[in-house]
Amino acid sequence: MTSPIAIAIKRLPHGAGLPHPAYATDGAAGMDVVAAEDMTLAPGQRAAIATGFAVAIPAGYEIQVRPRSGLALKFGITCLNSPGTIDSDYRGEIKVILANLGQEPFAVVRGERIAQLVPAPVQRATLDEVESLDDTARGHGGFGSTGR
Ligand SMILES: O=c1ccn([C@H]2C[C@H](O)[C@@H](COP(=O)(O)OP(=O)(O)OP(=O)(O)O)O2)c(=O)[nH]1
Repeated sequence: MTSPIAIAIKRLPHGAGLPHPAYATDGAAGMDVVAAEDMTLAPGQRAAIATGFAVAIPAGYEIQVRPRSGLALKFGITCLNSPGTIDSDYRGEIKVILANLGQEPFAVVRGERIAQLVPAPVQRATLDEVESLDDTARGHGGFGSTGR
């Protein structure tokens, strides 16, 4: 495991008193993040859930917002845009876009863990336009071309 990067965090007024995102175990890849508001999601409903904080990620890094597997399996709750991308130049409140893919209403409760945040290095690219691309065995095959 590489040494942790330092990310500045600013608590917003409606997030006062809530715990910062934190690793649940020594080996956890993601910091669990808690909701800063109550909201009930009907089946099929989606919403951007407040977290009550903002961050300044060092240049060259992002934070990925990922679902929690327990909520996904037990209740059908996922991050609709998974993995959500937090850009290093974003200074607004982090929000978690939850969707209820389950059959029952799901109550998001302030202070409960709703997702996890995974910091990651960013690899940028340049696009260099060419007349033709190099040949490969796959060619244009895709979308199930190798079988089910
Ligand atoms: O799950 C998410 C995804 C994004 N964001 C914030 C941080 C991110 O830096 C910003 C923009 O996200 P993204 O680039 O995914 O959104 P967009 O639809 O392309 O909007 P924009 O035009 O604002 O970039 O929104 C969140 O708080 N939670």
